[in-house]
Amino acid sequence: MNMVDIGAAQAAYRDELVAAGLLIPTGVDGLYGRSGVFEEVVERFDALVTRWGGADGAEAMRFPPALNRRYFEESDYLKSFPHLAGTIHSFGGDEKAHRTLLRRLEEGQDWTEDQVATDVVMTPAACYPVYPTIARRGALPDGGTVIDVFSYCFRHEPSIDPARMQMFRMREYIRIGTPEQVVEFRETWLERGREMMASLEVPLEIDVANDPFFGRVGAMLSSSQREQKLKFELLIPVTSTQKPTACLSFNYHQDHFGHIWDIRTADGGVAHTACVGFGMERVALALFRHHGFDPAGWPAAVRKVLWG
Ligand SMILES: Nc1ncnc2c1ncn2[C@@H]1O[C@H](COP(=O)(O)OP(=O)(O)OP(=O)(O)O)[C@@H](O)[C@H]1O
Ligand SMILES: [Zn+2]
Repeated sequence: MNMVDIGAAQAAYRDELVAAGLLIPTGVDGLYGRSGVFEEVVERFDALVTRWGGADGAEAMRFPPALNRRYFEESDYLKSFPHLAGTIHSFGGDEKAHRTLLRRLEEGQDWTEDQVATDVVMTPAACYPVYPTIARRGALPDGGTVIDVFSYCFRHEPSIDPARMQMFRMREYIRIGTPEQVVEFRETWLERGREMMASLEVPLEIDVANDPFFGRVGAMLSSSQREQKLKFELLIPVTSTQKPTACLSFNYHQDHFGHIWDIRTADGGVAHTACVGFGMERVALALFRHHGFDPAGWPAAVRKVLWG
């Protein structure tokens, strides 16, 4: 399949999902409502992740899908992914500016001139609020820590690919500790992720990957990330077998976040971090793709894994 065919296949599959009622269109590419059936699959998968991750004794934290703008600025996200970021702006003008806004709106012109940045930005990945939070507590305990998060995330990447949304949910486990603790966690999850997804009887492969760093410097960052094998993805065909979709990712940030927020291990070293991320909508879409649109008809073994 060439790129045109891949695009056509994505559009066709999106239409099928909409026709089946699983995705509810909003008129914006990558922004969908979902049906009750879709949500039930997300919930069952979320519970499955908890069963596989539970033994690690992770501390659960739930943040709203927005981030303190200061943390976002400190995180270096704008250096790497300015094209994906979503900032939250609000009207900051006086009454005269308000009249101008209404007139422009009426005339179908750009009305956003007096929108000013607020103190919050959209969360780009569920783990971002965790690092500054952990840093505030002071040095880590001996064994380091494991945190469990679940959040809507925003990325400005409108696409006809139903698996590439602008707002989607990410469950994550985040390991913070010594390099050894963190590397071991990622190894463990690479295996667990494979077994867990195999139990759902979907075809999968795990491969080295890179983040979509921006610009020419970004291209260098991408290849160095691949060379160092800092990111792996678990891929499942959703709209194309040739270009399977990243449904889980396994990221090793080395001391990037530890350094930014001065997170310290018990022995005073700069903490390393890693996270495993589960793309909830992508996993649901993969299950619908391989087992059909009606979960009642899914293979008994898969139903048992999800519904018990
Ligand atoms: N635009 C999106 N729509 C839906 N799910 C997404 C999207 N981007 C990422 N995810 C999910 O969140 C998980 C963690 O995010 P991560 O930044 O690692 O994505 P990614 O692997 O870089 O995705 P991709 O390479 O497809 O852009 C991914 O494994 C994926 O399942
Ligand atoms: Zn993460």
